[in-house]
Amino acid sequence: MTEKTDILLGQTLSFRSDPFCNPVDDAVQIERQGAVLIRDGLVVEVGPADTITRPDHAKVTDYGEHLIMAGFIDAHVHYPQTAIIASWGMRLIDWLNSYTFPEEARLADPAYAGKIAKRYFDLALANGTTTSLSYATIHPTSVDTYFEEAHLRGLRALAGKTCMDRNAPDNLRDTAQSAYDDSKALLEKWHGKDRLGYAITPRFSPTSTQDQLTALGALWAEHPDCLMQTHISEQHEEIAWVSELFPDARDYLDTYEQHGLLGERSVFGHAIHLTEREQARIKEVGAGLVHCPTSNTFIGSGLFETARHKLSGQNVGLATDTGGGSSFSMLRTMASAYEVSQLVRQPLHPAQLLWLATCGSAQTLHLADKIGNLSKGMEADLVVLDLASTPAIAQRSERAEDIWEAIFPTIMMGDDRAICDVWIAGNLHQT
Ligand SMILES: Nc1nc2[nH]cnc2c(=O)[nH]1
Ligand SMILES: [Zn+2]
Repeated sequence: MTEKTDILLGQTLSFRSDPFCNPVDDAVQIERQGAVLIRDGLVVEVGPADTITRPDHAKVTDYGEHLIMAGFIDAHVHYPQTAIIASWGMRLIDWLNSYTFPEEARLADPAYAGKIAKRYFDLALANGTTTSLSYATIHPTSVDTYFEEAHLRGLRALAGKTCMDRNAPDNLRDTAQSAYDDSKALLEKWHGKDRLGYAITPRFSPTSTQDQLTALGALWAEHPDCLMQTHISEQHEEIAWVSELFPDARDYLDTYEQHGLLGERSVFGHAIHLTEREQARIKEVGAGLVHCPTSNTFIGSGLFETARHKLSGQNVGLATDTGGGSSFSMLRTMASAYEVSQLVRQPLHPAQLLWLATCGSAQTLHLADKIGNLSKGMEADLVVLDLASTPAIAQRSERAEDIWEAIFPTIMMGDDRAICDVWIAGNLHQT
C-alpha cells in the first residue's frame, strides 16, 4: 500500500531562526511559489515548487497565492471559560468571582464539559489554532472531556486539572491530597498518549495552600517531563494579595520556587509585573513566559514588554487566555500584541508576531522539535491563510510592496475568514 502523500502549493513561510535574534531576512524563508510535501503526517520537504519531489501517487492541492505556514499554538487558554468570553467591566479578582467561578462550577456536569470542549476546539480550529495548552476546571472529568475531544480530532494538545484548595467557592475546591491524587491519575492516563501531554496546574498561588503547592511540586518531581502551568504577576492587587498570603516568600515567583514549582518546564501566564530578581531567576532556569495581550488589555492588567524580554533571553510564547482574553483568534492576538508593543515603544515586526504564535509558543511548551514550524521532519499541523479575506484587507494587501506588507493587514485585521484551510498531522481538517 502506498503511504498517504500530499503536495500543497502556495506561498510558504518557514523560520530558519528566531527573528528576535537575527535579521528578518535571515530568519525567515519565504517561497513565493512554494510547495510542501507531506507524508504520514510529517512535513518531508519544503521548497520552491519547481524543485520539490513529486511522487506519482501524491495528491496535489493548489492554494495559489495563499500563505502556507505552521498552525498557531495557543500557549495559555481556559477552555472552560469559552461561554463567558467578553464579560464586561471587572478587574481580575472580581472577574474570577463573578463570571469565571460560577461558569467553571457548571463543568462538574461531564455532559456540559463535553459540549464546551467540543465548542472550544471548533472555535480554535476555525481560527487556525492547531495546539493549545489549556487549564481545565477542578473536576477531573473536565480534563477527560478535553483530551477525548482533542484525541478524536488527532490534535497535539495539552492540559491539566486546575487545582485550588482555598479562596475559591466550596464547590470548586479540592484538597492537597486530592489534587495530588487526581492530577497523578490524569497524568498517568493521558500524558504521552498519542499527541497528548499533561501539565500540572495549580491555578495561582492565592488559590493554593502551601500544602497543595508542596504536593504538586512532589508530583512534578516524580514526573519531570510534564509541564507545570500557572499564573504569575498579572495585576498589582493580585501581587499584593500574594505577599499577604505568603509573608515568608521573597516575591511571587518564590511562592512557586519554594514548593518545587519552578523549572525549565514551568509555563507562566501573564508575567507582566515581574521584579528584576524574578526575571533573572526565570531566565536562569529557562522557564517560559506567556504573553496574553487581549486579556491583559481586556481585564486591565498591564503591558507586557515582549521585545525587552526576548532580547534579554527569555522564552516567550503567545496566547489568547480566553475567556479573560477577548478572542479565540491568534491573528487577533498578534494584532493586540502589536498594539501593546507600540504602547511600550518596542514595535514588533510581523515576522516576530508570527514567530511568537508558532515557534515561540512551541518553545515554551518544549515541543519546538515537533510543531510550530514549516520544516522538514515537523508534524504537518498547518494553516493556510488567505491574505485577501475581506475587502478591507484585500485592498491594502494589493498595494503591498513586499511580502510583509502583504501579510501585515491579515495580522491586524484578519479573523476566522482568513483561515482558508487547516491541516492536522497531514490530514485536511473538515469543518
Ligand atoms: N486571566 C486569568 N487570570 C487568572 N488568574 C487566576 N486564574 C485566572 C484566570 O482564569 N484567568
Ligand atoms: Zn489564564
